[in-house]
Amino acid sequence: CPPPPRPPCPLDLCDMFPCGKEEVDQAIQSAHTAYLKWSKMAGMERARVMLEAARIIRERRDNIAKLEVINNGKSITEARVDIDVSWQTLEYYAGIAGTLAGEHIQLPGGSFAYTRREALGVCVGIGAWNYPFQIACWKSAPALACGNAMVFKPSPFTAVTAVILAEIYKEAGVPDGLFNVVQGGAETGTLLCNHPGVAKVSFTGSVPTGKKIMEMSAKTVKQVTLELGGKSPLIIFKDCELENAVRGALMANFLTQGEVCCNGTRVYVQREIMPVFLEEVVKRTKAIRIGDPLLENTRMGALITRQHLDKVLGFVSQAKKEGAMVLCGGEAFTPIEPKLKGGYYMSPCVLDNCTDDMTCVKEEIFGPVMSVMPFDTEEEVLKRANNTTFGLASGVFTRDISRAHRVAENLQAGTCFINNYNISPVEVPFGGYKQSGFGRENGQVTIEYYSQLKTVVVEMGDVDDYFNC
Ligand SMILES: NC(=O)c1ccc[n+]([C@@H]2O[C@H](COP(=O)([O-])OP(=O)(O)OC[C@H]3O[C@@H](n4cnc5c(N)ncnc54)[C@H](O)[C@@H]3O)[C@@H](O)[C@H]2O)c1
Ligand SMILES: C[N+](C)(C)CCCC=O
Repeated sequence: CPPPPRPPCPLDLCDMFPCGKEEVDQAIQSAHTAYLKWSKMAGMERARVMLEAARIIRERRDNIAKLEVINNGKSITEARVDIDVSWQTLEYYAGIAGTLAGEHIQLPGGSFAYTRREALGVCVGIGAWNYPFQIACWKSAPALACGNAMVFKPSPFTAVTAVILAEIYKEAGVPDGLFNVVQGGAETGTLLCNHPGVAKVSFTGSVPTGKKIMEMSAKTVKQVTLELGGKSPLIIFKDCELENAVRGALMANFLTQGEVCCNGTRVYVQREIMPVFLEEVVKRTKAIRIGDPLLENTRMGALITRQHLDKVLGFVSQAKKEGAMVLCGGEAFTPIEPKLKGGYYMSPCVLDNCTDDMTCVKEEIFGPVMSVMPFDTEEEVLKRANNTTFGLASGVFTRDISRAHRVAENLQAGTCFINNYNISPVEVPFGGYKQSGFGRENGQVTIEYYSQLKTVVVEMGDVDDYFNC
């Protein structure tokens, strides 16, 4: 039922109504019909359609990026990167679609077996609000390449751009219903995860919701991919190239207003370089241009909601109470432009004097707050870095090549960045260890998470007369 009418708000993009059982059933039914057709097409035929969708996204890049800014609040320069990554994802998996193949296994007497890589059926994608269009592409591109259909539910905070993607897929020639978008929050998500017609759920979001998704999916043994939260360590050794380490620390903390799952928010700096590191990092953080995210020179836009802004500011207050020192930022920010008043802006924050037991060091803040801590030895910092239930990403800055690879090997995380941070091209698998989830997105390996292997055994001789000897 549509909610009762309310006065229009100038900031609203549109009204979306949550889908109930009837709409969810329809979406899954029509996706199933489309899947029956799509999965029988040759990989090369699917690739052609996906390449056309990639072409359309590329052509409309600036418009989609602008919509994503209004959708999410991130800066236009970042949104353009997200859209570029999105069409690249479609191109990459289109390339793989035509190469999907099984194995031939020779058996005695001329018999043989072969394997077929087959689609799963209707897959559900459930997205978070920080990378709305990109998440929809990271999930749908490998799903469609393998011959599946997808019903995608974006976060209700960023409902718009997944619909644009659905329109583009349709325009590119996918069968009707192959990529359906359903709107809504937890209730709609629950209907999707409990639905017996769904073969797989790929989820991006918080750890608590991920656990619920897994529980619901268990009832009908659906396959699950979980891309969850993090509290990743970034380790900066005294032999690093300092300029790069400082830039890396900013990349690790302040993209998309700090609302990034893999952010390296626990910054461990070797004691000898702490003063010079802090001086540089604070200087650069203070210089970040906050404001209208549609302007070319803005580097930090608005957080997702008032409630989330208050939560992030609450983490800063708590950090101060627990003994951390605010070196810069951590306050609500009001841009000068009158039209931006009431926006959910805050100044990016660097916290010093942090210890491993503080709330700001243990919990995912999902905002522009960097916690900095000193360390002395490699052994010590590895132990501290791994002392978390999360395991999404990690980073190390050093000029010592042996140390870099040794640290990468010993960090318990799905990704380790050496001498950079938050670089994730589509060719490279992305996903978590520990409670940051399982399964992977991007890279060739993701094909395994959107397909199943059938073995066909072929007898070329006679069947043994085993029971009549
Ligand atoms: N690992 C990754 O790739 C990745 C990427 C982006 C965000 N994240 C994580 O996402 C979190 C922030 O996103 P969020 O606030 O949207 O997360 P969230 O868990 O609140 O919501 C994520 C999605 O799940 C839906 N949902 C909520 N309850 C549900 C339920 N009971 N059943 C089914 N669906 C339900 C929401 O409507 C939304 O679409 C952070 O923890 C962040 O680290 C992870
Ligand atoms: C593209 N990044 C920056 C690696 C973010 C991936 C998605 C996590 O929130």
